[in-house]
Amino acid sequence: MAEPAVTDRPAISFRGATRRFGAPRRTGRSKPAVAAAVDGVDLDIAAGTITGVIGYSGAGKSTLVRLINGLERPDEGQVIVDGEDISTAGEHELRRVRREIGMVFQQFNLFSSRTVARNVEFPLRIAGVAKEERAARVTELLEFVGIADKATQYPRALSGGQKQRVGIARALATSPKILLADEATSALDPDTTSEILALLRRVNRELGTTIVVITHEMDVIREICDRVAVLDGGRLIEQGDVYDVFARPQSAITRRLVRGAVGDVPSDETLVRLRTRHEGRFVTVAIRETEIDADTGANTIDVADHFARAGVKASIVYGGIVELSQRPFGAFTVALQGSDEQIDTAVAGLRAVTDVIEHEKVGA
Ligand SMILES: Nc1ncnc2c1ncn2[C@@H]1O[C@H](COP(=O)(O)OP(=O)(O)OP(=O)(O)O)[C@@H](O)[C@H]1O
Repeated sequence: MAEPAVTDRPAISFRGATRRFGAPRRTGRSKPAVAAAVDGVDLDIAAGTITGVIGYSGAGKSTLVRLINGLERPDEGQVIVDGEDISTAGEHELRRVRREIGMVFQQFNLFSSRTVARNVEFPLRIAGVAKEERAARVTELLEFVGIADKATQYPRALSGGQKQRVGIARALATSPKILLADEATSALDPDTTSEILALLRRVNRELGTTIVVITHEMDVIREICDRVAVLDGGRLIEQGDVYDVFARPQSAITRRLVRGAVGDVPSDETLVRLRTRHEGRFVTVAIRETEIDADTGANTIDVADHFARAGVKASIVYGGIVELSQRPFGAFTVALQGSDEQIDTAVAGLRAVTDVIEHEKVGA
């Protein structure tokens, strides 16, 4: 399949983009007091990346997507897609931009009365591609997404994951530069979700497609995204590399989302329960790839060694480590037994290399 060109120019740029509902558009009058669904968003989405847009329900994610494909236009600011300013583009230019955008939906949106092959062929017909070429392209696409054997089946005979593979094949039919996946895995079970996310990553890696993933699940961001943008109340409250945002969330909302995805720091209720079963001082140690580790190639912190050298007995009571952007990420909580001085020494040593949360002292 042809690879769309990867350039330095952002595939998508939001410049102070605002969309209000019920507001008159660009009248030049003073702004009406209507809450904005998307509010002054500045965001660059680099070509060839997978960017996740995350936020709770009503945060403005769908409106953001609709601004990208021109179904909505900004009331203020600009949205530039593939070099075209959506805020001022005419119908002809909008059609050109939309040809460069594929969409994947939560509910798949397949034609139930058409076979898998016909579903995938549909955008090629609309684009006026000749019959033989269409047939060859459909075969190629179905093989790429791993359902070549389902070509003559109808959607009702497929599982959710297979339906989404058809949805992805259809979205890729005309080789768009950009793929928008709006809650594409929200209707799927965890295993199927992982398979579909792996397929999206392959689309990005092998075809060079810029992918924007809209989700309310931080797990989705963790599994495939390079970059993440956090929306709340229409505002972009945080953006950056996935690892950095997970490791140093700046806002309470992002911290909540991260905690949901990693589950590494015990809640207050969990701590109370843990204390009924374990004695000593509780600390939670963050496991991150530190700069020192990156230099040496080692990517873990020798936590056990810090406790052993200080003569502290450490029992792991809670936590989890996952891989994030191919780097270790997580935290674990230990119940520490030893003198206050020994424990303080061990904690100070660890603090020099990573983040440590000291939960309030008990039993010491
Ligand atoms: N066509 C519309 N008319 C009026 N208000 C709208 C319209 N579309 C969205 N809104 C409002 O804009 C805000 C953002 O909605 P949006 O659907 O973009 O959020 P979301 O993050 O996609 O939410 P969800 O995850 O529930 O789909 C909400 O308060 C919503 O009610």
